[in-house]
Order: sequence, then structure tokens, then C-alpha cells
Amino acid sequence: DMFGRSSQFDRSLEKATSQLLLEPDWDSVLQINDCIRQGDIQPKYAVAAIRKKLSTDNPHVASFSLQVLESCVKNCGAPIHHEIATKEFMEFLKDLVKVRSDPVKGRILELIQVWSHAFRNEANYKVVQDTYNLMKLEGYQFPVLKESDAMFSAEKAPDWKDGDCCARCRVSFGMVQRKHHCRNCGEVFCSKCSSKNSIIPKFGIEREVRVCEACYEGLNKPTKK
Ligand SMILES: O=P(O)(O)O[C@@H]1[C@H](O)[C@H](OP(=O)(O)O)[C@@H](O)[C@H](O)[C@H]1O
Ligand SMILES: [Zn+2]
Ligand SMILES: [Zn+2]
Repeated sequence: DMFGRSSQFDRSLEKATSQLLLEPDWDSVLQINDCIRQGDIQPKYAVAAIRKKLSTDNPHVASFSLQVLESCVKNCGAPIHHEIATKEFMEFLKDLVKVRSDPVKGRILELIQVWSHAFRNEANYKVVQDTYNLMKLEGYQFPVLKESDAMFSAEKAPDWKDGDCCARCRVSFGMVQRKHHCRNCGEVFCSKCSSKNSIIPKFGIEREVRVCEACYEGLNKPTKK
């Protein structure tokens, strides 16, 4: 039942942020991600619970809580991004930086910087970049952005849609006319309308994958002069 699975979240969060841990309990962290992705738990509740853990004075618990937060932002997509990319949450993190010492302080600065980079094209999450820029102006020392961190992309590839005919030319699918999916828009196409490949950096797809005609144009049109 709903309650049972959400208490699963609570149990995993307790385990993942226990002060007795000597290293991250990744199983529990991934369990937390699954709970959120499966909708067992409301993102708002999840972020509030993690935030409470973050507010502890115990540096171990705070560090493990930051790892849970980082993992949720990386792996649970827009519902979590929507909860952390708010003025209120960014102010909370900024206030935490003022009262924490390293390694917790440095870790929070790192996260604000990585998220600012990851959300650089996301108008809805502009408050993250604004917070980062403001803190730089106020003299906070941010660590060098690691290339690997920069690979974290804010957007997730869309789920594949189904259909009994091609989304572009409307030909019906059958034994001969097979279905194919465009990795950029997730729509279903015949082979002729999805015969091209492209990388899709915004989804972190760095190898050539099948895309439809329209998405191929959109992804490869010459940059506006
Ligand atoms: O090979 P089939 O039996 O037609 O199965 C299709 C292929 O696996 C397609 O892969 P592709 O998009 O990489 O072509 C996939 O997009 C479709 O959903 C499947 O129905
Ligand atoms: Zn077609
Ligand atoms: Zn497409």
C-alpha cells in the first residue's frame, strides 16, 4: 500500500544517512531514487525529509544527506528539480553554507555550481544560476567544476510512445512495416521516417542513436549565425 512503500522511503533514508556509516550505503540511496521515480513518495515530501537530515549538526549525517540529495537530483529528473530549483530551497542551502565548515560546506558549494551548470539552459530553474552567480559576487570560493560533474544533464530522454501508425507519414504498422522509436521525441515511426542517427547531448546521449526526420533537422540545423 501507499503508506507501506513510503515508509520504505523513510527506512532507506534513515539507513542512507546513519551516523554509524563509514561509507555511503548506495543500495539505500538507489532504493530512495526508485521510491521517488515509482511515485511511492511525493517529491515534495522526499525533499523535505532530506532537507531535515541536512539540517543536522552531525557532519557525517550531513555529508551522507548531501549524497542522497545529489543522487535524487541526478536520477529522479524534473519532479525533484522542480523542488530544489526554488528561491526558498536555494536560500536554505546558502544559509547552510554560512554555518557549516568543510567538507560539508565545500560539498554544498560544489552542488550549487554543478546544478547551475546542468540547468544553464533551463529557464524554469534560473534561480539556481542566479544563486550561484550571486554567491560568487559575494566572494564564496567555488571548487573547479569537474568535467565528469558537468556531464550531468538536467533533461531526461522522453518515454517512448506507442501507436499503430507512423507519427510522420501515417503508414500502418504490421508484420512487414515495423515500428521504430525516435530517441529525441519518443514518437513511433516507420523505417523511412526514422532512418537517420544523431547524438543528443542534452540527454547525455553521446553516441549516434535513431531519430526521426524532424528531430534530425532540429538537432543538426546549422547554429543561428
Ligand atoms: O524489431 P521489432 O520487432 O520491430 O521491434 C521494434 C524495434 O525494437 C525498435 O527498435 P529501433 O527503434 O531501435 O528500431 C523499437 O523502437 C520498437 O518499439 C520495436 O517494436
Ligand atoms: Zn513514416
Ligand atoms: Zn523525433
